[in-house]
Amino acid sequence: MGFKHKKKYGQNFLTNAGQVLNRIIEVSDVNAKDAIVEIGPGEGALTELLLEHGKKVTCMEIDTDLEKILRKKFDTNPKFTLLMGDVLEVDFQEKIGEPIKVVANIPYYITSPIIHKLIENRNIISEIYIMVQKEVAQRICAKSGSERSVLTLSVEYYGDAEYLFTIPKEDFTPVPKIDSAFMSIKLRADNKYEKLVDEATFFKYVKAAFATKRKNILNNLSNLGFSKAELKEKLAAIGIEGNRRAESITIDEYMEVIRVLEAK
Ligand SMILES: C[S@@+](CC[C@H](N)C(=O)[O-])C[C@H]1O[C@@H](n2cnc3c(N)ncnc32)[C@H](O)[C@@H]1O
Repeated sequence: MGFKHKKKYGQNFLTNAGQVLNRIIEVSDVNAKDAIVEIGPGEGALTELLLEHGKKVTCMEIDTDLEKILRKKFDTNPKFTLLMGDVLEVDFQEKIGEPIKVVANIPYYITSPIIHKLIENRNIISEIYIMVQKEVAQRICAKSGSERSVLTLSVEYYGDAEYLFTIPKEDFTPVPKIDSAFMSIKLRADNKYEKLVDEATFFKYVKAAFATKRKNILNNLSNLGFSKAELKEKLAAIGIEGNRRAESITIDEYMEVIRVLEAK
């Protein structure tokens, strides 16, 4: 009997229709120098290619029913390590502890927690290549327009996100309701935004700016305790109209907004 897919673990496995697995290897530039982490190997369709092209592959899988299948396929390969358990509970520093690239078709029900966990471990992760829901990839990678959100900026603060390609839902088994996309996040080696504004201050302003979608930046930022007159004057000084919406403001402009508003 074949494997019974579990909805609760977001199990939609790639069938490699349209050669999607080869495209993943190609765009992620998986090569003999790469130590790779794969979150959610499933039955190992992508794992097989990662092992072929990479230096070593550490897989993290929660479903104990998949352990036997994965071990049977790959345990004799010295490049392969399997960590059974919840990826969100894994201590990357202790279990991995060396520079890695993440390449994975992740479980979508925990997309944001996974991205945040990977960003938290940016001292050992330089590049993240993941498959996510198409709409989520569009939001994270949006350079302008109404798709931009707190999520977009919370990734942009740490790295450059890029939408790589779309994968139709028919390329999975079972076939899900939505299409997917493969995207990358290249984490900033220079920490340029972290050096300008610390994390807590950045998120305080960005969350305030997006607090009420239909309100403009002047009204939203006034919730931080600034008078509208003061805001208008300080925003004008850096060439930002108070009637702009949060999603139209670039991260570099946020840096400027925060600089003038934090100045004593
Ligand atoms: C979308 S499937 C991808 C499977 C495989 N990589 C493929 O592309 O065919 C997601 C995988 O993540 C696993 N998974 C779900 N929740 C997890 C968690 N919290 N920690 C680790 N793995 C998890 C699922 O069991 C499943 O194998």
